[in-house]
Amino acid sequence: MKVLKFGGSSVSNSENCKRVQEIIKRDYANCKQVVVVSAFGGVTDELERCINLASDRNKEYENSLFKVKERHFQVINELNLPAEIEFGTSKKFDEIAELLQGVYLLEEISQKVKNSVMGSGEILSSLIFSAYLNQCGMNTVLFDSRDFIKTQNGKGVFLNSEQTNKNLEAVKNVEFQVALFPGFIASGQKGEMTLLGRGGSDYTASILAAGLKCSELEIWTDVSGMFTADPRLVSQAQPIEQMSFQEAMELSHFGAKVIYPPTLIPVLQNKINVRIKNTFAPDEKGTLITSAPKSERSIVRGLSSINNINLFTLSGSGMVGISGFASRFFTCLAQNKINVVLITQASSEQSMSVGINEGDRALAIEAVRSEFEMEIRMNLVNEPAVEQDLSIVAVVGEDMGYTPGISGKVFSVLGRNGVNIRAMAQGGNELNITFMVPTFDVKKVLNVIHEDFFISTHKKVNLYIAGVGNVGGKLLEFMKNQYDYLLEEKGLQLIVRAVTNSRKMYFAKDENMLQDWKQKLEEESEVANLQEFVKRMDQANLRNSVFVDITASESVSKVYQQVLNSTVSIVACNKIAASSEFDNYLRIKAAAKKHNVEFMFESNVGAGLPVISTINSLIHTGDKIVGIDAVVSGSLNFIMNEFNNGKSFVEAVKMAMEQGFTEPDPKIDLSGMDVLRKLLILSREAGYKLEVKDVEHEPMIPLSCLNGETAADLIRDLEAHNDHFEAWRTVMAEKNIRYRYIASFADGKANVSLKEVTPDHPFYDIHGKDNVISLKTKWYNDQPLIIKGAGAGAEVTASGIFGDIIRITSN
Ligand SMILES: NC(=O)C1=CN([C@@H]2O[C@H](COP(=O)(O)OP(=O)(O)OC[C@H]3O[C@@H](n4cnc5c(N)ncnc54)[C@H](OP(=O)(O)O)[C@@H]3O)[C@@H](O)[C@H]2O)C=CC1
Ligand SMILES: N[C@@H](CC=O)C(=O)O
Repeated sequence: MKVLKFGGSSVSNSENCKRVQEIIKRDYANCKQVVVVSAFGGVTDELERCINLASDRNKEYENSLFKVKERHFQVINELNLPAEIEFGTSKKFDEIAELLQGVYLLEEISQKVKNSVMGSGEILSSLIFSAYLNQCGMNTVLFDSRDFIKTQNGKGVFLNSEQTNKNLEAVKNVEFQVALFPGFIASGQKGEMTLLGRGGSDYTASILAAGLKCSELEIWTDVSGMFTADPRLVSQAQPIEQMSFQEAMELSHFGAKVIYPPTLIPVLQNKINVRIKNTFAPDEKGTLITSAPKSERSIVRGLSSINNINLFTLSGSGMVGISGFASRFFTCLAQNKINVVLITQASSEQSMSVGINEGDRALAIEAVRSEFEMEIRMNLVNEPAVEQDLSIVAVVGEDMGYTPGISGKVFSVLGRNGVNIRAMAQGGNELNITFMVPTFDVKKVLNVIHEDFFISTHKKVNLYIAGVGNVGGKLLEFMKNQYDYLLEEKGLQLIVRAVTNSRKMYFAKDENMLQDWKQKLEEESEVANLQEFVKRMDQANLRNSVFVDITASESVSKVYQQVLNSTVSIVACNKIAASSEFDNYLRIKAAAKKHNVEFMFESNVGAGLPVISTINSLIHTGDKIVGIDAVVSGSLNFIMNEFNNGKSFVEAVKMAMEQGFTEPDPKIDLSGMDVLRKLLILSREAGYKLEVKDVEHEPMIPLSCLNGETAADLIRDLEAHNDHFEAWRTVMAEKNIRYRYIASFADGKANVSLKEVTPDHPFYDIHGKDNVISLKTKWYNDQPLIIKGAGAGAEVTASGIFGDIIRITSN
């Protein structure tokens, strides 16, 4: 024999009653079933409203009751139930109306009347549903729970389990295939109706399962079991296949509202398995709650959270070493019926903090103030401090016990995502790790822990992109092409949340704009506003967020501090920040470190070549960079190669511009400024403190060519200086040399200038837009370490940026 309990949502209308009947039919021939039903969804609340209206002498209660009655009759009619059920139902509503009229006249509600009215929903639903099952040909007997389930009064209403179990013996003598019991209701010592409280119908089912020694209790609800986290907050949450009673109670206590923990006690004591099933998806496995659940692949069984929590702190130097403070504190809270959901005390004994519900805040302050009035007056104890807008998160799993590293992992992933933990506690049985965080962060917290502990199908990477020109456009194209591969192979889901250029910006509502960013930016955008962009990104507070700077804009580089303060990582190909004043470069790096996020700029030098990462890796492993010689301008190298091949200088410059090798402002390349910035970045990464003024710098072209405003001005001026460049051709031929624009650093001296190289020089043959970076180090002394390859162009640069994004988010 097994017990099936159907909640209000499962029997909220005739359609659902039919579903429930189908579920009962599945095992009808195989085993006897005890079915417990709640009132039709929402009816108990409506009945309670009617009582309150009546006691306020508000005639509206009649209307409300009429609507409840109509709902029941609609179900009776739709199910074509016999006239006697209509009659029984009508009679019950007359009784309720009579009770409510009494309340209306007396303006008073006795507990007895309240119970009788509120328990009527289950009496009605069980009457209707048992008739329906019989009509469907099922041998169904309707029992009145009040005849069996007995309560006794104490401080509240308690189950008299001895008497209840004795009464239930009688059920075994009755011939039935389905026994139907109304949930929630019971009777007291004098036979008066009593109610089993919150989660009452689950409790009825659990009491019956224990008393009738059933093999299993099935709780049918509107979700497919207990989930690894609330699916409304964590889209990747999955039903938990099996869990222990303790885990179920712990998760339910901390907000997973599938069951009400005390209702499990009778089944727990009798080792009866509980299965949570979904009435609306009956073939799904659901969750089995059992004493010895099989281990899941994750050591954590589930996560849950409760909002509207306050952190209430009592502190003061007068508390140290004096016994009795804690006892007075907790007694005072208990006497005022203030539920404490978390307790922490620092070992210095200077403070004690508890988590309480927001609704208890005022009462707690008043009660504790009055309890410690004298100590507060004598400055031994401070005024109670309360912090609002917090939530409690619980990480639950029996297997966490005695497994080192779990809390370390939880807290480090939160640290990486910039979440500040306000208080924490871990039960001695290590069944749960509980902590308080700002409510603003809860969704992020649940998601990052979920991603780290459960076999998540994927990790979401939230991208905010500034700059969608030559390189930015290519990056978005690459990401679109690699979307499926990264999702399937690396479990990374790239989500573009927002995009801006200097004119327009678009913030996705909830969609991923990777596919149609161009159209969105064209058709649905708003006027670009960088501050607003960063503000909205901060407000979205999404985990694994990355701000990608693919502009050449100084104003964008100026928002980095703000971005990092929002615990969002930065990937930049914009070189301005890393080559700005040394102190600013350090400040940005320090902010990233402080907020546990990344600032990555591999594409600043050599585009997609692994230059910065190589320097970092040498330094980390104990090497020292002693000298740098480099051709780090793809465009200048390309221009010189084209020039050597016979093109005029200006033609070569135009080609470099057309092919996207130059900066948005090509003067930055031709002046040597781009190379200077790169040398600063390389030497800084190599551990040297260098400023722009410390670099000897000769522009590649005459200064007079650099005075114009626009690219067209530059072209015009270069044409005017054609003779100057043609003279190079003559010198190169005569001396059998080539000109290369070289950045070098040695003995603390940095230089950027056009140099002559002979055919035996490693920089003589550098093809196309290639870069060569030659690093002389302690370990690479005789033969420098050489990194060589394409150093400009949208593709290689986009691949360098993409690489940084993947490195950050794969951590
Ligand atoms: N090209 C290459 O080979 C390499 C380039 N880089 C770096 O890549 C960056 C981009 O280069 P590239 O794509 O060629 O340049 P583009 O001119 O093609 O694109 C620049 C983008 O930045 C946008 N932008 C400019 N100012 C702002 C602002 N204040 N706020 C928001 N968006 C802004 C532009 O918008 P709008 O269109 O409205 O002006 C445009 O979308 C540069 O920093 C460059 O140094 C690095 C390595 C190699
Ligand atoms: N304009 C730059 C592009 C890469 O930084 C160059 O020419 O190298």
